[in-house]
Amino acid sequence: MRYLDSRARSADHLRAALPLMTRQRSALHPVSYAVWYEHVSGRNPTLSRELQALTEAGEGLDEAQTWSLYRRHLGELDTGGAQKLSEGFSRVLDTMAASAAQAGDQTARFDSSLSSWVEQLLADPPAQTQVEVLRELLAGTREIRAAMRDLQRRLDSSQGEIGLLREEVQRARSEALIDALTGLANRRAFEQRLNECVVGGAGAAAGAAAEAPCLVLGDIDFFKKVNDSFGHSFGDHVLRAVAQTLKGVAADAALPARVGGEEFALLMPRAALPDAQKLAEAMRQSVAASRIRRGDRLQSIERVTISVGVTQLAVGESANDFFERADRALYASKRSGRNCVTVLAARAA
Ligand SMILES: Nc1nc2c(ncn2[C@@H]2O[C@H](COP(=O)(O)OP(=O)(O)OP(=O)(O)O)[C@@H](O)[C@H]2O)c(=O)[nH]1
Repeated sequence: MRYLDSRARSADHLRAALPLMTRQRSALHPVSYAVWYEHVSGRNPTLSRELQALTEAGEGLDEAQTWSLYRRHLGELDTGGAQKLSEGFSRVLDTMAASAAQAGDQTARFDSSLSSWVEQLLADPPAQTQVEVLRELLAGTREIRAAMRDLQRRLDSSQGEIGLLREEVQRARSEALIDALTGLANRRAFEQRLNECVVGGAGAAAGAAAEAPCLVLGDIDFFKKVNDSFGHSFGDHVLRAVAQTLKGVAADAALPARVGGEEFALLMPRAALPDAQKLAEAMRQSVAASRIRRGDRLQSIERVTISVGVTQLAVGESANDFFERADRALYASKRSGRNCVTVLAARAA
């Protein structure tokens, strides 16, 4: 087990890591946490040196760099381990919140006891011989009460800080399933959903009219040319625009996901193959009809098109075989000249 830090120390690392991650615009997910945690813990100087070199130019640490650091320096910690680390952070936050709340309650109780003692003394003056002692006691009490108010203020602000950290961890959890560039489900979320669909649809009847999970895969045509001609950031803009189009086409019928660089999927949990083909055709046409503008220029670029493959889950088939057939259908569309849809039924595969 690699992470044996005490809760107090983990909390310190967490406090140090999150603001750095936010400043470097790092995606908040378990792998990214693991890299930054390792860095702030100071136990991996080689990783820290590389990370500092990468972020020196102020460009932030992108996803590919994060994964590369993770693979090369933390390879033995699998994503399950990283997930546990992120869950551990959550537990640390819970403990910190509970301790701060308890300390706050105790402080408030002691403060109110002091107040009532002072009031009693003032209401019922003691014998002359004790007056000097009591004056000193009262002066000391005032100091203690001021210190307690200060402590209470600091506890309140720690509670606020803990609340913010907790929100960040929550956000990290949901971002682990969302593609940062397009806002669609990412490959991980897609694979989870695909496996659920395959398990749920395992007993589905075969045949074109029967309903079973269907998969539509689309890949932007000649995307390298878009990047080469107009730059990588315009390429990103195109990916976001295609993702928006897919969201509109999918509506409630399918889960839209980004499953690769310029590869997208629409996963239909239950559909007849001809209906999936219709959705695929709608997706192809919508992308081909869209016009993507460059910055403030009014002219649109060459139109963007996608090649599409469609298939339906066969009885007893694995998620892997299902996905691979959709991929074969997609590449048949590429071979047929692109900007078209190919349907590959399980029987014909
Ligand atoms: N801008 C941008 N480009 C990306 C991203 N991910 C992958 N790419 C680029 O996508 C391009 C894919 O190129 P290829 O696989 O050669 O395919 P293609 O040019 O689309 O050609 P066909 O698929 O055969 O039609 C490569 O240039 C990658 O660098 C990304 O997140 N942003």
